[in-house]
Amino acid sequence: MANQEVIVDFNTGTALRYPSFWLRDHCPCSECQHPSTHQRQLDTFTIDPEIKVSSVRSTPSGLEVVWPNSSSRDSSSHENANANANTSTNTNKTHTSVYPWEWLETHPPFVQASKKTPATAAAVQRAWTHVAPSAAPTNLPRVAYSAIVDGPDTDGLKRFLQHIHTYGLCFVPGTPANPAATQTLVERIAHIRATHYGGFWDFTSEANPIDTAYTNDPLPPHTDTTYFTDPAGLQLFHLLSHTSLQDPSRAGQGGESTFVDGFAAAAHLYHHFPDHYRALATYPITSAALGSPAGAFLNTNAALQGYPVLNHSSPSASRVAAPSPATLVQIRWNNLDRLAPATPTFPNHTALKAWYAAAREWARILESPEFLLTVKLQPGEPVIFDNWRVLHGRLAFEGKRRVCGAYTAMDDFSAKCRSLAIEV
Ligand SMILES: C[N+](C)(C)CCCC[C@H](N)C(=O)O
Ligand SMILES: O=C(O)CCC(=O)C(=O)O
Repeated sequence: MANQEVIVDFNTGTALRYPSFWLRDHCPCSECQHPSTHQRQLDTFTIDPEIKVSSVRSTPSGLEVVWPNSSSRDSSSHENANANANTSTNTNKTHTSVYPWEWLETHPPFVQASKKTPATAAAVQRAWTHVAPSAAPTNLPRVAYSAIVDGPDTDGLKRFLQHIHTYGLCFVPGTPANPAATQTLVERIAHIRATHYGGFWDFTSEANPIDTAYTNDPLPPHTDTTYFTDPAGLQLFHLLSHTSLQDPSRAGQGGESTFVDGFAAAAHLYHHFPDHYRALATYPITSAALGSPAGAFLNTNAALQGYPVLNHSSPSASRVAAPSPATLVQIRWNNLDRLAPATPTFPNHTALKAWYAAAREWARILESPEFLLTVKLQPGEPVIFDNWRVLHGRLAFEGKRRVCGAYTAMDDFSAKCRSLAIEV
């Protein structure tokens, strides 16, 4: 013990430091932590800020710490504090905490990572780049509708979710080519995320569109809802029909879908143009649903300045490590929806020029044959993809083209994965 810290040597070459106050605040006993909800019952702010351990002992199950008496109160007694000012639990008895060794070693409070701290990068995700157009989507991940929806067990659903997490997209052959079956498929994962576009959508090109998606124009690779604090997590498209206007018995022309693994494209940018990667990871941009029915310029970003194109998880190590593909968790890119920000975002002309140079290279990479996957969707084979990772777009088309689909929230997808023991 040294200056209010407990130092534990794990005989692995690692000695980790635990401030006494931090240890007391994380006591796992059933008095300090609710036995079934595991929520903190201990009122952190009744712990003596200068608390010191009375004694520590190494035991087979973990580090045992004895605390001095009156070292804390539980939140319930804290709430009654006014009622009986002098009454509080633990006043006259010491408190003992036992911290399991595994927990201690995997929860270091300070940045020096213990050898057992889980990798900061998201679970391994396999990046895909160019796929021979002739082969797509046969060699892209697919799980049959019946295995997902009708399966007697969850094996098909688990494969479906695992593919979405690992590859960022999955095709679903054998889906009845109708909105109801498509909605059932989405709801096997999570409830549909409603937006200003509605809940489950079924759309074609139309006059007075509120978004270029409702035209027959080409759309460059982009992610959706970049103007939300929490962009849509998954997006599903099911092309129900595409016929010629002149002769409905003939197929319509064009309208191929495009997809890019944004994580693979970002890794390419990082390795070949590190300055561009840093610019897209640093400067926030703002965007809006410019024609939304909810009132033009719909932007609900919590951050006034918006968010960078490349967004990273912020493990404690990130204070020392620059953003890199290892901690990239979300891509926000829709150059059609980008706005001149109401709140200045660039410190100077140099930074603004650097951002545009980076965006130019990023847009070039996304459209390059190495990264752009072009697939003509078919009725009966919808595709679902991770809208935080996979960019999507569309080639121009002629004729009447009907697509249905929906969004889900990313947290709902992740929660479903975890409920099925899929590591995300
Ligand atoms: C709803 N549906 C997918 C058909 C159209 C959505 C348009 C999304 C628009 N590009 C944006 O990022 O807001
Ligand atoms: O029509 C399509 O295939 C894609 C439309 C699109 O990109 C979108 O809705 O964001």
